[in-house]
Amino acid sequence: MKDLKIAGRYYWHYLKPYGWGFLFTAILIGISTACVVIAPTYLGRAISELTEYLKLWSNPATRGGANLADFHGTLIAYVLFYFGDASSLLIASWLLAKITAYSTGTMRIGLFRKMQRMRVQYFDQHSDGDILARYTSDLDNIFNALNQALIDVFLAIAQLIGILIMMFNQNVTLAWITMATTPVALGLAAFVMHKAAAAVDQQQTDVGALNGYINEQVTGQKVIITNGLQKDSVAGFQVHNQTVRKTAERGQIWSGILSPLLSGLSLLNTAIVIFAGSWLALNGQMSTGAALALVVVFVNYAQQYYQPIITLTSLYGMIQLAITGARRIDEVRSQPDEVRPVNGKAINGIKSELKIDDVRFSYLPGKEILHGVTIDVQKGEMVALVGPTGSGKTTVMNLLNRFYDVDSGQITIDGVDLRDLDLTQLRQTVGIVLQDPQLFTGTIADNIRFGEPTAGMDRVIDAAKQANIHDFIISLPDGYDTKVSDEQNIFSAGQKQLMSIARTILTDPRLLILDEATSNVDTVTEAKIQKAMDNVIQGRTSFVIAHRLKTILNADRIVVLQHGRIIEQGSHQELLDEHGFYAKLYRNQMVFD
Ligand SMILES: Nc1ncnc2c1ncn2[C@@H]1O[C@H](COP(=O)(O)OP(=O)(O)OP(=O)(O)O)[C@@H](O)[C@H]1O
Repeated sequence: MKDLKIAGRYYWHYLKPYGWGFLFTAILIGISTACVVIAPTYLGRAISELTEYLKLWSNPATRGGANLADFHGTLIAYVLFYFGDASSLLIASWLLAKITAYSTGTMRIGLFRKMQRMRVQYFDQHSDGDILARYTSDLDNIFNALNQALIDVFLAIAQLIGILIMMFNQNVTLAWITMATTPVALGLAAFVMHKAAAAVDQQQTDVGALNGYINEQVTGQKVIITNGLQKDSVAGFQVHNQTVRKTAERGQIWSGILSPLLSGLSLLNTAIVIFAGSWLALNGQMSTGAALALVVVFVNYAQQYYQPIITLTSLYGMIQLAITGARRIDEVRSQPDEVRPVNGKAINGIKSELKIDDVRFSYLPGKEILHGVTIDVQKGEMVALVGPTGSGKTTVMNLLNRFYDVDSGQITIDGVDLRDLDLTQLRQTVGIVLQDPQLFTGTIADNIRFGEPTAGMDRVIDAAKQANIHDFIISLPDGYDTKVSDEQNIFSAGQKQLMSIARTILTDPRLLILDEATSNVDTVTEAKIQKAMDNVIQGRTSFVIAHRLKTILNADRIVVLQHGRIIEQGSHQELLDEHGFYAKLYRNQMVFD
């Protein structure tokens, strides 16, 4: 019920602008239904006019007065009714197809825009597969329901109203008798639909888990091959596949059971109508001929009466998926946006200092990650963050760029709290080179000028030179025009890292955060990255998250984090002299190098 409310709100939001279109569609469907319901009466009239004509024509005395004009007129009207039915249905389908295409297009762009405004936290807490499924299967389910089910729902409702009007018009007693089994049908439908809804929900969850497994196994294919785990991978897949098969089967059985049940009930209903109609005829409340004619008409209605209900219930699975889809997309829509200060203070680089002051932070309530971290950085200084894995280095970086906000304490630039600064300007001030650099579809040049799409080729080349990647780029047959795409990923981790450094150099940020990624590259590339990093750091205030200590020997300050606390701080030499954690870490690494 809650899902229905959420889905109702969602569809209202996106379908509201098409109110006129829906009204017009409803009118067209009303016309079509009226044509279908009225046309048979014209057929009856045509037959009686033909009989009348034959009667006059067969008698020579009256033959002169026999004419087929009325019969022809009725036949033409009969054909026109069917033409009216077909053409109004055609226009209604065309209208609905247009509304569906436009509204789902708006839903898609709405979802995409929302993703760009959301907090990083959402992306950290949801898998890529789950986020992607909202664009693909959830929106597809909505599209299918709007495209296929909507017109059938409209038609079924109109048909039901049409039949009710005709029945009460013909005979009120028999109309009530025909409707007598409705509560049983509705009760049955409610029960089966409740079971089907639970099964469809479970099916969606299990399909999600199967997709997650496939995603994980495809991404980790190399690890699986090198460990010879192909058989285990298939076995794991079979477990998921089996679960999906079972729940899909249950879902299909419950979804499919209703239609035959209601068809059976419709037969029972017909029998009741025949019995009651005959009783009325035998009890002499009306002439036998009229009563029998009425029974025939109502047998027809009784058979038609359940058709709209059967149609509506057979569309239930599709409608249920569209409700679940709307609920899942609405979940994204209702996520809080990134907090942007109103009238945020302008920022133009760092004039004197950046201060991290007694900062406490937790990703999840009650699980504090940083416990009172304080770091002062003067303009132009290079600070290196070192520490064991999970000590909080990346977390500090996340706070500097306002991916997250501190729980207590503050981070200031020239005395102004980050939360009071204009967010767009802050992001322009901070440049980040991530450990796992991301390239986008386009050319190499497009990727380097990603942060500033209008930058000219001279600036792109200059940035690439500073990042030590120019020679490699021009050695490629298409040089800077070489295409980069997901399917055609021809670059090594080191080359990607260098392109990402070039991208950062081009935007000329005043505060730089480098998440060092020299762990899986060869020594030549490592030296190149080191040189590129030195170039990019030059003249900028910078934070370097260092894994290899020899890359940060000339840092102005080295901050050692452990379990979210600063345990040592100073220059390389000062820390060596302290003979503490850093000195030990350094000696250990030197042995390996
Ligand atoms: N999005 C998140 N939600 C919840 N906890 C998180 C999240 N990101 C990181 N953590 C937790 O915060 C702690 C610090 O993680 P962080 O990534 O800052 O460490 P790190 O020092 O950068 O580690 P590494 O050297 O391995 O990159 C870890 O215990 C980690 O499990």
